[in-house]
Formats: sequence, C-alpha cells, structure tokens
Amino acid sequence: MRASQKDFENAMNQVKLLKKDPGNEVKLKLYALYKQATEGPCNMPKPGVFDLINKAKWDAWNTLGSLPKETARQNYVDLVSSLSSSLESSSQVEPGTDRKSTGYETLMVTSEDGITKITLNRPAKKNAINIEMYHEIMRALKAASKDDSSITVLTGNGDYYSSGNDLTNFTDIPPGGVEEKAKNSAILLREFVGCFIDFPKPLIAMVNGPAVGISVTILGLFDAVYASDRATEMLVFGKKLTAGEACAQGLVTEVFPDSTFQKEVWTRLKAFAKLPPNAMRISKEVIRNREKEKLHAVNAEECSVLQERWLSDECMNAVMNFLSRKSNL
Ligand SMILES: CCCCCCCCCCC/C=C/C(=O)SCCNC(=O)CCNC(=O)[C@H](O)C(C)(C)COP(=O)(O)OP(=O)(O)OC[C@H]1O[C@@H](n2cnc3c(N)ncnc32)[C@H](O)[C@@H]1OP(=O)(O)O
Repeated sequence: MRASQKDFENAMNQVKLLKKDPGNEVKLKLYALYKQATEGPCNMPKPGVFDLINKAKWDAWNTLGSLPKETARQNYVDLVSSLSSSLESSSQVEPGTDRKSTGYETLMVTSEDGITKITLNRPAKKNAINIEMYHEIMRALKAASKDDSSITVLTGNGDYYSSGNDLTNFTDIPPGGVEEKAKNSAILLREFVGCFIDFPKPLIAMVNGPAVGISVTILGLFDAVYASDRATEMLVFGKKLTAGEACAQGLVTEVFPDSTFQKEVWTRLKAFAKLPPNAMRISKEVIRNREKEKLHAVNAEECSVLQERWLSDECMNAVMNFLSRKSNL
C-alpha cells in the first residue's frame, strides 16, 4: 500500500492545518521524511556544532540513511495522518469508522482494510526498544487482539526494523539497586514475549531493515516474516545474517528487493485480510495450543537466565562500551 504523490501533497497541506504544534521532535521527523521523499538521502553538508537548528535538521535527515523515497513518502503520510487524528478532538472521529488509533509515544498504530499495523517509531534511535516501547507494544497487541481487524502487522519506521533492547534501559537504576532492576526487567521481558506467544490472530513481521537482538528472537513467534533484502539479522557471535541466509534457516518466510518490498508485501497482506477471520484465528489457535505451554516454559527459563546474565561483568562491560563509544571518538 504506497502513498501516491496526491496523498503526499494532501499530507503536506494537512500539516499546515494542524490545530496544535506537534513539537520539535515530530517537526524534525516531518522535515526529514519530506526531504528524503523529495530529494533522497541527505545531501547537505553537515552544519557546524554551533549551528544547532540546522545540525538538528541535518541529523534527522541523515538518520534516514538510504530509505527509499517511496517509503519516506509513505511514512510521511502515515505520520501526518496519525498526527491529524491525535491532534483533533476524539469526538470528531465517527465511532466504528476505520480510524488511526493514537495515544502512543513510541509507536504509530493504524487500523484499516482489516489490517492493524504497528510501526516502531523511534527512527532516530534505530527503533531501539526502551521500557516505554515494551509497554506500548504490549498495549497495542492487546488492542489489536480485540479490534475488528483480521491480521496484525509489525514493522519499523526509518532505515532499521529495530536495533533491539535500548541499552540505556541499563542506566536508570532504582533505589533497590541493579538486582531489583534485573528482577523487574525479567518480569517485563517475560510478559512482553508472552504477549507474542498468546497473540490470537495471524501476526506478520515486515522487516524493513536491519534487526538486532530481541527484535530477531521474537520473529520465531510470528506467523509470517517478510524481509527486505536490506534487512540483516544479528544474533549469536554478533554475526550478521543476510535476509536470504535467515530465509534459508527458516526464520524469514520470503525476501523481496527493497524497491518492491512494500508493494509486494501489502499485496499479500490485503489478500490475507480478506480470508475468513475466524478460520485463520482458529487454525492458529489449534497449531499454537500444542506448543504454548512449552513456549511459556522456555520463556520463563530464558528470562531467569537473562536476569542473572544482566548482572555479569560481560554484560555491564558490553553496555558501557556501547554507551561510551562516541565519547571515545
Ligand atoms: C540491569 C538489567 C537491565 C535490563 C533492562 C531490560 C532488558 C531487556 C532485554 C531483553 C533482551 C534483549 C536483548 C537485546 O536486544 S540485545 C541487542 C541490543 N542492541 C544492541 O546491542 C545494538 C546496539 N546498537 C548498535 O550496535 C548500533 O547502534 C547499530 C549497529 C544498531 C547501528 O549503528 P549505526 O552506526 O548505524 O548508528 P548509531 O550507532 O549511530 O545509532 C544511531 C542512534 O541510535 C542509538 N541506538 C542505536 N541502537 C541503540 C540501542 N540498541 N540502544 C540505545 N541506543 C541505540 C545510538 O546510540 C545513536 O544515538 P545518538 O545519535 O544519540 O548517538
């Protein structure tokens, strides 16, 4: 499903009609997506450190990397659409119509044509999953399991699908100390993965770019995984798997050239969404019920092991190396 030039122009006009200032972060996102959609990858010289406004605009645009113009245009339209509904008063949205669901800080969620799309929306941080995003993904999945859509899709905004756990999650240590943080994180992670194990509808991943860590390991709980050939998976040994290698290993269902990824996948999704929803849901239930108990047991064991690993020197050193890497430049 690709936004047309007309959709793009309409979205540009909608921005001018927004009743409330969406804030600097959103305005930078809009600026970056507009430039990427109209000019392609960032082509302006990097401003000086004291040229704060242009440096912020350059950073926002440059972060989009080699995101295709069509994808940037689609993301611009999606963003404006979610802004328009979130900045309008909710009473203006007719009950029961296809509506852009709002109320998320780290996600964009839309639901139309029988498809609920959850987009990880922290492109400046490669869609790293912070504590807020863990909770919002669970909330969005719970809402999707009850809405009138037939299938649910998870994808990423920007040039990454997701760089996995946000490593700054390791920094805000509560009064109870790092042991308490590890304990609470294990509970959060177990609940998070449990939502994917228990999700009742067909769940499809659109891996639009590189994926790291937990964003890869939960792919095994999806019913289909479509990947752009720009996608890479990073797992054990820190070795990057190409999308093709991940497909050969059975982690990815099908790989498409990035230039046709959105079109190819949305053609399939719209066809799937027209299939009998109860038949799809009950088929998934029958298949998943046979493995659900085992999956939850493995999830519990993994979270218990992770709780201990997070306290190890190996983990702390890796996190500190990452968080201090730019200060060593
Ligand atoms: C005490 C216990 C606490 C537990 C807390 C909860 C634990 C739950 C854990 C659940 C299990 C999950 C495990 C995992 O997912 S492990 C994998 C974690 N992810 C990573 O290690 C990837 C880290 N990122 C990178 O290696 C690179 O950023 C990357 C290769 C992804 C991209 O490199 P590139 O050079 O292209 O871009 P930048 O590095 O400049 O990134 C752009 C900005 O985005 C920020 N960023 C990117 N990834 C992350 C991340 N994972 N966490 C935090 N921030 C991230 C990066 O810092 C840049 O930001 P700035 O522009 O502000 O510098």
